[in-house]
Amino acid sequence: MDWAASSPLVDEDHVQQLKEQGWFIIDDFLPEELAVSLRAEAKQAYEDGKFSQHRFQFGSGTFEKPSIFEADLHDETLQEPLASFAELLFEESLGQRLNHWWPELALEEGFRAKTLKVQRNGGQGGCFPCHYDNSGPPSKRSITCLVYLNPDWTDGDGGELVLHPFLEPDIIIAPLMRRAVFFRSDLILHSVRPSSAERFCFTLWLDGPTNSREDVNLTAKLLRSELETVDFLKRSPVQRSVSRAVNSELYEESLLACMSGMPGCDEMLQGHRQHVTQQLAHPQLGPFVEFLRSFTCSETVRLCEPLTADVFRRKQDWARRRVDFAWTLGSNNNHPVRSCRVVWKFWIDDD
Ligand SMILES: O=C(O)CCC(=O)C(=O)O
Ligand SMILES: [Fe+2]
Repeated sequence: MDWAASSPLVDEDHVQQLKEQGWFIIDDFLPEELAVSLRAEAKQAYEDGKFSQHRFQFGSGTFEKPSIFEADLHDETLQEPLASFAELLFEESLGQRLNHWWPELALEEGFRAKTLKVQRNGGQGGCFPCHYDNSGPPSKRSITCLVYLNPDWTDGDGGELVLHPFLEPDIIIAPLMRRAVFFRSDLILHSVRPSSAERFCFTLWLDGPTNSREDVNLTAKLLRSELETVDFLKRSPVQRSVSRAVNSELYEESLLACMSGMPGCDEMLQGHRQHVTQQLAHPQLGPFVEFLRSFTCSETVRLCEPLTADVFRRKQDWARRRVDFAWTLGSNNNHPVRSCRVVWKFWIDDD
């Protein structure tokens, strides 16, 4: 297995993107042959009953996510049927490479500092609602690396990963064969659209020092310096404390798409709404959240074909220019101009 050969693909430019925007994509991350054999191995293991229904925690309850099945490679009984994936769990080159270009990441070594899950989406609308992979302590997840294994994906199959960088345009990413998406686990809110086709991927999470006090606590001082704080929150995991209230419609829509009619859905919706109502009613936090909401923009960048570096950069520049424009409108005289709330809806499929 030549996974190590993939790691050098992570270069200085990618890490620069990780620093500036919290995510990057590499389209030819795995050699073709390796991707084909990983997919076959995952499919076989699923057919042999090695995957379990995805479960997750909300409040004090545990719930099942419809159509999502996964295999966690920390389970030793899975390391033989999913041997090629197990190798990836014990491989250090990727974390070392990221550390090389960004030493402050200080990703930990050893298999205990990693999690690798293989995922099968059964294609009956399976999806993920908005979430951070690291939603706060005690999680130590620092970097998420998702790799997609779907040679036949076509537009209309759904199952796109959607990144929701804080107060910036959504990035819609097709789950294409050999495509790797890297992002900061504690910084990038994301969701997965309902898939109507069977879909395979695996995720590697790399642990590091996260959730320092500054990453977790929204202080009164931050609330006072409104405009600088908007800029700060885009780059800081402390955004998580207001993410639900700022993006409340997005959370609701994605929760309903994923869980409608399932056990736990009503409780989750209720829990979400209660949290948002409480924040909005808070004397300092409420107005600040409203202020942040005046910056949200609902345009999107769609990455559905394999990207050449050139096209990718143009799309990014485009998105950034739009956001700058929204900024000028939204922050006139240091006061949010609510009537100018910038809400564009259009797609840039074709260049
Ligand atoms: O299936 C995907 O594309 C992403 C899954 C995900 O977000 C997760 O497992 O945390
Ligand atoms: Fe996730």
